[in-house]
Amino acid sequence: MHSLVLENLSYRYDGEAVVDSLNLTVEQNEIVCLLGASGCGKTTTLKAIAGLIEPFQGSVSILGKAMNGNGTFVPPQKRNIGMMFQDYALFPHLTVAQNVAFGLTSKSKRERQDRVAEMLHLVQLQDYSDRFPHELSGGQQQRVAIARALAYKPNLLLLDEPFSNIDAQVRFQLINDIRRIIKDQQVSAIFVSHSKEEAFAFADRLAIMDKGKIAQVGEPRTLFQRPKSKMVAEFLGQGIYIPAQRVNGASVETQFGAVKSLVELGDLDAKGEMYVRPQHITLENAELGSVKILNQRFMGTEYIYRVALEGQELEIPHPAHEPLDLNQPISLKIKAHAVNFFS
Ligand SMILES: Nc1ncnc2c1ncn2[C@@H]1O[C@H](COP(=O)(O)OP(=O)(O)OP(=O)(O)O)[C@@H](O)[C@H]1O
Repeated sequence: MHSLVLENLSYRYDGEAVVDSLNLTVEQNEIVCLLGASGCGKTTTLKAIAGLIEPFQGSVSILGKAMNGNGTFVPPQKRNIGMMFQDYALFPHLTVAQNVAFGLTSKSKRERQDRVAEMLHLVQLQDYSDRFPHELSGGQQQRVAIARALAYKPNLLLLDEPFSNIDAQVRFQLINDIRRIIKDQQVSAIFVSHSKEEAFAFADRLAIMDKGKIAQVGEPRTLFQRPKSKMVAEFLGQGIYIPAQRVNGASVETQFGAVKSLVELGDLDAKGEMYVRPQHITLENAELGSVKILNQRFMGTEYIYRVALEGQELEIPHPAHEPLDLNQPISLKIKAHAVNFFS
């Protein structure tokens, strides 16, 4: 049975569709990230799943049970959903242990104490149970929030930008920790983010959203290697478009020579363009080179060269121990990679 199914989900604000016939399935024990630019409808989708708003059209089902439609609407407190938001929303006047115990009202005192101890052990805060939220770091507060959200064994966990207030240096450690905790508890989760780096590190699958719809769903590597649209390719990382001709299923011809593709290019139109990312480009001094370098930046282990190509600009990293001679012509090569070709 699926953990969550969204079918034709639609929601409007002031007559304008902000979630538009959206379909998505989350499997049990799976973490799916709704990833997209600001305003594309991620939080609104999350609110519809939680039951904080009623969909204008379409349905939400959790573990096979319809949450709305045919005159029914299951309220948020009856959906058995855990929630975690960017501002932690811990109760400031309650201790860590009291915060974690908050949703466990139906349990006996002994059961509550045991579950709180278990959860604090899981998030490695067993020595902090009597502290108040203001006596904790941001990462510790977020671990209390996850312990509280998981304490009553929800069917589904919703996380809205939970890492955006966390210092960049500890963010990825916390992402790893919380992913481990969610997997350990065998809970399904929907995670909302606009950061692809966070999504890559945290989620099993990504659902890329654009203007209220899902543009593409898949594992991070698949989306990166086989984006179905330019929007998805561009969202997943900086690059430039270069005119290209498909020679066969395994290579394209460009003004910079033939480029081998590590993924099958399929039955596409012969002429089109390829989206090339900086890490697939190498620059070198060569007699017939014609690449224009706009500026360079020394970064310690590498130089970043800003180049102008086909009316676009791109920053390309290059090893610092073999700097280019900018007074000599410079040429560009494209390495074999999973080519993103668009007809
Ligand atoms: N209460 C509201 N009234 C009117 N419009 C709203 C309301 N809440 C959100 N919107 C609009 O709906 C659209 C989608 O908002 P939503 O918060 O779902 O986007 P998001 O993808 O989560 O964005 P962000 O990453 O910035 O949080 C936006 O254009 C937003 O301005």
